[in-house]
Amino acid sequence: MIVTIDGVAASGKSSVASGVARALGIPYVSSGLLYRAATLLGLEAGLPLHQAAALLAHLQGNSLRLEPRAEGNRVWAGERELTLELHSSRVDAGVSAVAALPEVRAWVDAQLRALPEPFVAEGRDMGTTVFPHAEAKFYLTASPRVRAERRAKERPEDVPVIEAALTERDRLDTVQSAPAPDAQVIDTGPLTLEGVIEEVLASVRAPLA
Ligand SMILES: Nc1ncnc2c1ncn2[C@@H]1O[C@H](COP(=O)(O)OP(=O)(O)OP(=O)(O)O)[C@@H](O)[C@H]1O
Ligand SMILES: Nc1ccn([C@@H]2O[C@H](COP(=O)(O)O)[C@@H](O)[C@H]2O)c(=O)n1
Repeated sequence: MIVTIDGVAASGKSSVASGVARALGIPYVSSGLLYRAATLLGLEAGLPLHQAAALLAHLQGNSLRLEPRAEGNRVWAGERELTLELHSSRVDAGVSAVAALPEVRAWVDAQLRALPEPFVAEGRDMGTTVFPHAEAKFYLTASPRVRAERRAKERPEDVPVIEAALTERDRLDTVQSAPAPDAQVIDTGPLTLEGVIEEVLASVRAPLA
């Protein structure tokens, strides 16, 4: 079984995916972490982020690997763990350029499709491109202000600065961020995190009842 959870930046995808995965007793898979790790390694190596061939060779040379777990995904470059370095504002600012490269997208998609089922996959194009045959699909939204207020609890920047960065990332990610036609769209704005998780679980479990 594959459940996909897509949505705009900071809409709650990874928190919801983790909660749903824990309730179902399966891992979740954060596709965004692979794009973030590719960006971090590219920045550290001083590579121009639009040069796909050099970036891909660097990723492969560093044995980049995602470890999916229900409590939180981890990302490794060989023996070095990158996980805690992937949510900086610097990575946020560069990641959409890396994610726009078709060669990098194909590399990420291949990593994801090689993972053993079952899992919950979260990102932008999980329900459309990567796992179009998923059993259940969801798409999370919320206003930019609500998302920025939530994210401000995790970042040093002020709400307006965070809101501007989120809105810009949404714009740059537009191409790969359309909801699947068969996805259930959830506006998380008026809901608690637990409320969103319950709504997803109710839909996932309905066909099994
Ligand atoms: N329904 C909700 N109510 C309140 N807070 C929420 C809700 N959903 C998520 N949050 C909080 O919003 C923040 C962003 O959530 P999360 O990191 O899961 O989003 P994301 O979509 O995975 O982000 P990104 O796209 O940047 O990876 C977190 O602090 C999370 O706890
Ligand atoms: N399926 C995906 C997932 C992510 N991206 C790109 O990665 C960035 C970071 O993702 P988060 O989920 O951690 O926000 C995101 O802004 C996209 O540029 C993607 O293209 N496709």
